[in-house]
This record gives sequence, C-alpha cells and structure tokens, in this order.
Amino acid sequence: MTTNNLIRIKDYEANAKKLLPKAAFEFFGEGTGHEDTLKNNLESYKRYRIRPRYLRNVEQRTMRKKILGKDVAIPIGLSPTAIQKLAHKDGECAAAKAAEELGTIYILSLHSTSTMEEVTQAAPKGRKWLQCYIFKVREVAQEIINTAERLGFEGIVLTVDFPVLGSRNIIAQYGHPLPYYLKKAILEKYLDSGIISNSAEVTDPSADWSCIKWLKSITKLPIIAKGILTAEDAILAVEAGVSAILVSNHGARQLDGVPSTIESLPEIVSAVGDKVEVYVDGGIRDGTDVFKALGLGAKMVFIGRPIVWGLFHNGEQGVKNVLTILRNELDKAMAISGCAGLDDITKDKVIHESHYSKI
Ligand SMILES: Cc1cc2nc3c(=O)[nH]c(=O)nc-3n(C[C@H](O)[C@H](O)[C@H](O)COP(=O)(O)O)c2cc1C
Ligand SMILES: CCCCCCC(=O)C(=O)O
Repeated sequence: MTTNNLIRIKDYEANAKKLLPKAAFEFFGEGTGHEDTLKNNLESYKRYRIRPRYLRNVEQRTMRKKILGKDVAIPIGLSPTAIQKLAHKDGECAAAKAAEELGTIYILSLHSTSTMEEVTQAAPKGRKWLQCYIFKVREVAQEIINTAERLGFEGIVLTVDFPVLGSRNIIAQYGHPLPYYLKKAILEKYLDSGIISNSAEVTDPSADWSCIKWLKSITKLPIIAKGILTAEDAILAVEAGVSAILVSNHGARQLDGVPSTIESLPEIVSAVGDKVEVYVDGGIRDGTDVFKALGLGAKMVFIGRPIVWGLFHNGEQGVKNVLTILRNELDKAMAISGCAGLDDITKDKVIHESHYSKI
C-alpha cells in the first residue's frame, strides 16, 4: 500500500495487520479477557450524535488551546505506549518528533525502548510528559522522575490502573514481546541490577492515594492521574492534589468489563467541575470522536494504537499522517457543526442516541 491509500486511521491499522509479524500486531492491538471493553471503547462513540448549528461564521477556525498553562496547536496528544521500536526502528524518537511538529504533547512510556535523553534530543522543543508508576522500590521512581525534570519533561503521568498486569493472551501465548535486539531503555538499569525483578511487576499493589503526597514531595512537576474511570476516584485524585485526570481504561488492556472511557467521562467531568483538567483516551479513531469527547467535557484527547500503526507505516512521517488525519477530520466536524474554536464545542452539541428514541 502507498500512503495515498491510507486515508483513515482504520487503513493504517489494516496495513499494520497485513504486514507486521502476527505476535507484534497482536501485542499492540489486543485487549484483555474477551475484549468486550475493547469493542465497547470503539462502539460507544457511535452511540453519540453531533447536533450541528449553522450560519455561525466558521470561516476562520482554530484548535489552539492551553493545557496546564501552555499552548497546544491541536487537542490530540500521544498516550504512552510501550516498546515503540517494535513498530519502527526510530520508535519513541520518531513519535516525539511528530508530536513536536504538530504542536502537541507526547507522553513517553516507562516501557520505552529509547532513553529520556534520546527522546529529548530528538524533540527538544516538543512538550513531553513522562508516564510513571509507584514502584515497589520508591527510589526508582524518584531517580527516574528527577531525570525527567532535569531534561525538561513538563509533567508526570501516574498510571493508577496497573496494580498488577492484566491478563494478556499474547504474553501468555508468546511470552514477553520484547525481541532480543531491543532494550527497555529506562528500566534496563534496574532490571539488570535486580532492583526490579520483572518489568511486568514494576508496580506496588499496596499503593494508595497517599502516594500522590509522596510524589508531590519529590517533584514540582504537575501530576496527571491516568486510568481513572469513576467519579469517586476522580474526587480522591483531586483531593490528593493532582493537576489533571486522564480518563482511561488502558486501551481495554487491564480489566475486561469496565466501562468504555467515553461512558465514564461525563460522571468524572461533573464530579470534578473545573478543579482540574480532564482528558480522555481509548477508542478514538476519527475526528468526530475527538469532537464528541470534547463536547462531553474533555479538555483534550490522547491516542494510543493509532500512533503505533502510523509509526509502523513510516516512522515520524506515519505518525504525522495519523495526527493530520484526525486534525483535518476534527476541523471538518467543527466547520460543519458551527464551531470556529474549541470553546464552541459545547455540551449541547453532543447527545446520546437514546435522546432520539424518546422523541
Ligand atoms: C501497545 C500498548 C502499550 C501500552 N503501554 C502503556 C504503557 O506503557 N503505560 C501506560 O500507562 N499505558 C500504556 N498503554 C495504554 C495507552 O496509554 C492508552 O491508554 C490506550 O492505548 C488508549 O487507547 P487506544 O489505543 O484505543 O487509543 C498501552 C497501550 C497499548 C495499546
Ligand atoms: C510485560 C509487559 C508490560 C507491558 C507494559 C506496557 C503496558 O502498559 C501495556 O498495556 O502493554
């Protein structure tokens, strides 16, 4: 396939399915359990409708907005995904450069196959956040976070939905997906020395919300809690002092049967009000999905697998293509629904399909 045949995100996925080795494609693509939540992440978006308004002067449009006090050019960021060099030799550096070019935020996975230094060098001006866990050995987090801070990373994304690794069919079938020629660049030193025994068991399952207080004592960077699905946890996260919440079910890879993220988003937005920023990831494959998430109260969205499919196709250019597709689709959705800016994507512009069956 040439780039010209790859018009939608689903084309990038189909391309990866056709050409990536089966175990690699399935590692990236799979969910947990029966994959009901994986399907629901996608299907839930189709249950919402856009209510367009016309004759609203949409000639000049912008997607620029402030996220944690600084500009992004598009409200679509890159969620952390592990071992990106399995998709393309330039891995995380290529994805971070694409994010820098498009003016958005790149979240580096702790299971990165590139070091924080390499990613910083590849995308020195780009906005970068580091994804982290509460490790069994707290000093590991402290050392990694200190490095991130020194290198100019602007936020710590604390993944809270990973007390243990979810059951993964592919890991059970093929073992750990990391080929011998790739290294977990950030974790390697701790794995080699035995401080961390196994990269699937990095986190401390005994951690509770007091860990945010500890994190705040070791870093000045804003903390973004990733993996929240309920209003109750959102309130606890706010009380604990996070700066933002990323509503996420880990791409449906941790626990099957949890809600899709677009189903969870409204209760979280209404629970936290404007106390902290709320973002969402999971199942976003079209600019209209981005529109719906923003209409339901997300300040920004993030994408996981589409980045991997873009990387696989063509490294940095492939990731730029994926982001550009979503940006252009969002732009059309804004124009044809009467929105000149992101603030015009208000609550009344998105409604659940059940509204129409009641009429
Ligand atoms: C291959 C893969 C690896 C992932 N690795 C991480 C990770 O290292 N840390 C993390 O917090 N989330 C990880 N996630 C979850 C993503 O950050 C994100 O929540 C999810 O992919 C969003 O759903 P989407 O793929 O439908 O866009 C991973 C997801 C995938 C698909
Ligand atoms: C041993 C595999 C660890 C995978 C960690 C990355 C991740 O979060 C994922 O969903 O995959």
